[in-house]
Amino acid sequence: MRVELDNVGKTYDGDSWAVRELKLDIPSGSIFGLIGPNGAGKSTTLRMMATLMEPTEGTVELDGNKVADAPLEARRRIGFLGDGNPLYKQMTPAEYLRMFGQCFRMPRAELEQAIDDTLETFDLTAKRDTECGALSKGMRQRVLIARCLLHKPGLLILDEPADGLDPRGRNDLRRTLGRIQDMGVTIVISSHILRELDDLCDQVAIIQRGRLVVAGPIDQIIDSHEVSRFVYELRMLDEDGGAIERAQAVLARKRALIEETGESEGQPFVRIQVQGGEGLMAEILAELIGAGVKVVTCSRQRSRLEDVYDRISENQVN
Ligand SMILES: Nc1ncnc2c1ncn2[C@@H]1O[C@H](COP(=O)(O)OP(=O)(O)OP(=O)(O)O)[C@@H](O)[C@H]1O
Repeated sequence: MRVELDNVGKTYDGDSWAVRELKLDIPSGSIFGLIGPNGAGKSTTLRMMATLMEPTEGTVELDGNKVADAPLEARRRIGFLGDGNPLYKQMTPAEYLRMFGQCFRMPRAELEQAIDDTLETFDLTAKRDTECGALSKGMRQRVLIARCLLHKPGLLILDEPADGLDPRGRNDLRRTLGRIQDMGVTIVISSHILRELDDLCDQVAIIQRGRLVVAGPIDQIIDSHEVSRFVYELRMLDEDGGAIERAQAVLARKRALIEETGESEGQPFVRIQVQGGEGLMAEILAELIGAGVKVVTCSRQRSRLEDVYDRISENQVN
């Protein structure tokens, strides 16, 4: 399901805006991350997307249909998990799913089949009759997500699903989201921690103070903000113990900023920032070799989304 937000805004008090002029185009079948600090407007945006809250201005469209025209119909095609969802500890996963299926008024036979299928999809069949209170955190989260998919929605919205998960729980979540994506469901997730999302999502949007800062595929965002910043890591042989010093002397003459020097797997390395593109890097390499520095590898280091976020935020402040 494709999701489009056109100039969406929300004010709770008629004075300040929680979200303003938000334009998003979320492709069908993608895993889309909404990133921003606390209070940026993520939950407000997700609730409007899920038809749980009406925008003060602008429109939300699902597959080209305005949700405001038929919100209940749209809601049937959406699975939504807000933050801080409780699981009833005494209920088993099967009972919990049955309760939600009944809320969606699924016919009994269809519901029982959906429960079996869903437990199977989420590797919970062996735990179907175990009380939720006795499940691991990762499993409990799988039950919560599973109940959002019982009625086979085309869009799954998860508010801060990685919050509080340990690395194992995060791996679990990544696998779960991958399976849901394979089912053709579009997934929108939020987080205030960038690192939580950059390896889970195909595309992201960063919002601050209710406004969009940047959106798109992660690689494109990184590329578009990395035009004049090239970071390289040089590894070298160090037969006489003076390789780093010789390299530093050359780099000082060139426009190269040393970010870090050190040793990795028994070889010295230096990480440098070059303000001049690949031509300058080629010149530096030639000089290093001319000065007797035995460079064995020279690799370009791509920025992470986190670096871009830091840069964008600084620019905004400046
Ligand atoms: N029900 C509400 N009534 C009044 N103001 C609200 C309400 N919900 C959110 N806000 C305000 O709207 C702004 C955006 O809040 P929102 O919860 O959407 O942000 P968020 O990015 O999800 O933050 P967090 O990560 O802390 O949940 C904040 O200033 C918040 O105080």
